[in-house]
Amino acid sequence: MMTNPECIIEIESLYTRFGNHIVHRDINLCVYRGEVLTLIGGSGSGKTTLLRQMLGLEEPSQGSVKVFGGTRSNAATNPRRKNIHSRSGVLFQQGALFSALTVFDNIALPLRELHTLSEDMIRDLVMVKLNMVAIGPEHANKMPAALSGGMIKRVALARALALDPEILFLDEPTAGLDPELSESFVELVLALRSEMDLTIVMVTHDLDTLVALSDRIAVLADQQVVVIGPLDEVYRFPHPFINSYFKSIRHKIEQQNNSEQTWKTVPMPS
Ligand SMILES: Nc1ncnc2c1ncn2[C@@H]1O[C@H](COP(=O)(O)OP(=O)(O)OP(=O)(O)O)[C@@H](O)[C@H]1O
Repeated sequence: MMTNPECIIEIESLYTRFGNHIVHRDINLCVYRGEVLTLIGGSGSGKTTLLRQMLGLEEPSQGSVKVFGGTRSNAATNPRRKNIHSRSGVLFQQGALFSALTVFDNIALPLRELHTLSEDMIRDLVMVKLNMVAIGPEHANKMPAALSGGMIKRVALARALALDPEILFLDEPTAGLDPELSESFVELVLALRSEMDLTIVMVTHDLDTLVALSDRIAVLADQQVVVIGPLDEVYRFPHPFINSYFKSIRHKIEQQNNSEQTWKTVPMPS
């Protein structure tokens, strides 16, 4: 008998207001353990804000965000919050790496913050993570400025995975990468996902990335999640944003199961 999948993140009756501006109105959402859930929506629809709320970096105006069954909202003094923090990794679109630190020190940072590991152990763990993201040890002492865009993303991913998180948050993971680099980054995420049993929550504007990675897609529009489900269901849902978003690739979605089609990124409708 199938058991109900576990909600590793559970959002209930969530409202977000900035002054008179309502961004989210009664959002209810469950992120299942082991899935890749992608948030899409027009500019200003509240994707990043929702991601930051799941990370505990912002509080909703009303409602709750439960991660691993507990709320993040109990301030930095709460050891439970610290525990949640160390069980999540995040790859931010901007400022992926500390520019004044070497590749090695960037990845070592979250490990050193634990204050429980010896430098020998940290060195071994950093090297394992570099290997996981296919960066050779010869790059460990380089500064971020000496790396290509693709390598920066990989090192940032290694840092996000430093503590072996259960949940990985990806904010525009392939933004700024050319299609080839983007594709190899997506392949890397897919490989690591099964290797590490990750649950992934992602925000992306890139259709290639969306199609390649997502198990389910949640569409934010009209301050709500208007639909959530697999691509096949979501792209058919009658909503102006969805019609416009998937318009240029609708025929490709229909061929998807039988082809190795290369997807093209289309501009986001506003
Ligand atoms: N700290 C804040 N103070 C006031 N308004 C904010 C704040 N943070 C976000 N907003 C507003 O909330 C709305 C949602 O912003 P958010 O960045 O979450 O949207 P988004 O869907 O991620 O947009 P984009 O795709 O353009 O990145 C926007 O109108 C934004 O201006």
